[in-house]
Amino acid sequence: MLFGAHLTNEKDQSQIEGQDLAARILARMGTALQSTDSQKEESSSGAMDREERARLRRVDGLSTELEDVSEVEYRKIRLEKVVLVGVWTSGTAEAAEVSLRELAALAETAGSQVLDAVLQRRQTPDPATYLGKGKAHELKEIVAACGADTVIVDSDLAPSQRRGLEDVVKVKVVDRTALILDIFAQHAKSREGKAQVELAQLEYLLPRLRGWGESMSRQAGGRVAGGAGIGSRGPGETKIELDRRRIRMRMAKLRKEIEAMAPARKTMRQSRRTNKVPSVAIAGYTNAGKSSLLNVLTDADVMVQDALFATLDPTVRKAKTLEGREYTLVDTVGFVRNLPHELVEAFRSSLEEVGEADLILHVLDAAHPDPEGQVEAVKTVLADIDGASEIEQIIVLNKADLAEPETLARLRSRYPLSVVVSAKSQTGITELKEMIAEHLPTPAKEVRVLVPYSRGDLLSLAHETGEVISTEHTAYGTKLHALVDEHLAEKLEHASE
Ligand SMILES: Nc1nc2c(ncn2[C@@H]2O[C@H](COP(=O)(O)OP(=O)(O)OP(=O)(O)O)[C@@H](O)[C@H]2O)c(=O)[nH]1
Ligand SMILES: [Mg+2]
Repeated sequence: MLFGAHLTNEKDQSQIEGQDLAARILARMGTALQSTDSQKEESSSGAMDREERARLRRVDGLSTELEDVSEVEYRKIRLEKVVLVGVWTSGTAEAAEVSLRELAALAETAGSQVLDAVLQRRQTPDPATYLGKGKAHELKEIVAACGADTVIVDSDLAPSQRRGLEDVVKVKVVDRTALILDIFAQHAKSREGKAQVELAQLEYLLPRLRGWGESMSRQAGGRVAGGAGIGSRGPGETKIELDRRRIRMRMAKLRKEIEAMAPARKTMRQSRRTNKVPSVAIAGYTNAGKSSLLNVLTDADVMVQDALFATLDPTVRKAKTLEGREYTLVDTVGFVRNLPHELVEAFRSSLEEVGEADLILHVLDAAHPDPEGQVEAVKTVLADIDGASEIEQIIVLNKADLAEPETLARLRSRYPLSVVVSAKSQTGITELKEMIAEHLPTPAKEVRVLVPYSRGDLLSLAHETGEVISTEHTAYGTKLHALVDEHLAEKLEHASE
């Protein structure tokens, strides 16, 4: 096997730790997936889905898949044999590695096979080739030796950097954003989700248009499009301009479509609001266990997968507090470090669900090696969504069955408004439910009424939508002391007259 050893340092070439590095990265230790890796065999649907996916996607010999988007080559990342590259500029060696392992998990989620991983210590990435010149040439050799056809870089690359590196290593170079976009493209199911992803992809593609064409013509030449590569067609300025215009038109169309879909969502939200049903949004890092928690809290059957970005469409479910008060629970798309801003933009309408919630359940994988880092990443995305940062957050420390007790203790003291749960073994769920009930907005109106026995419906409404302080059965009906919304208060008062 060619699982090489490559931890390179500009000044010090003598690090031999590399052997372990590649092995650890390939084992995906410490990725978002890592904590649940061991339960692969037993966990039913997630494991099966992943196998299924691998079986469908792994096609040997089909190394480069090209798709024509407005006659512009847009490359998908699935099916490839890849080498990962990271530049470690600051922080600890461990953090750099965790980041590269996450990249490995993302690459596998996209359906590619990770062959090797390289990490270089540098002050800043090289403006021309990302890695230093010498290292870029070493990378070329590694790529050739293990027969990889793609290099995935653990940062965002400027179009010129990507081209520069491609020119040296002679295979396709893809950055982290493109990889995440590809995963989203594979997972999008709803019409809205698909439109949102396509919009994000086009937005990413637009400034890179020329880059794709040029480097493809240089290194892939005849291989592309059965001998009539873009090089042989000669992409003149005119063609690129034409493509750009087409892409912009397509983007405008997509934006309109997404906008047209938004009102439906808005009305739904509106009706929830006028009915004063409080809403709770579940947010958190990808694979933290958001969908599992939704299932536990609502007896729903939302797809749970040990894969990154399993959920892309917001799912709304009804839930009830222990006292019977109703609220809605929204499952959302997972977050990741440096979520491409193109995606945040495109998914804004879905993310608004989070911004308009009364309460956020911020789910955290407490068994992850860097849970605090995940919290920060999630907060960064939330800061980008209107209104979201002002909403109260309960930090749900999930996967308690796997987490170290010390980690749980550390997280508990760091996040005062937190609760330890396991969606898997269903521990802590009652505490979580109590906490949710406590933090739901209280309906404003206090009523003391006598509800006739014939209006049992109003009484149950008070239980479902309000906060019942006391009830007492009398000869004439039920004496009710409660906090309810204005609408119900009016009805109750009317009925008790
Ligand atoms: N051991 C353990 N595993 C859990 C727990 N909660 C969730 N998982 C597992 O973690 C994996 C991810 O769970 P999901 O609920 O799909 O996570 P998610 O946050 O919705 O993920 P995305 O939608 O992909 O962002 C699955 O394999 C679950 O079975 C838990 O409390 N303990
Ligand atoms: Mg999910």
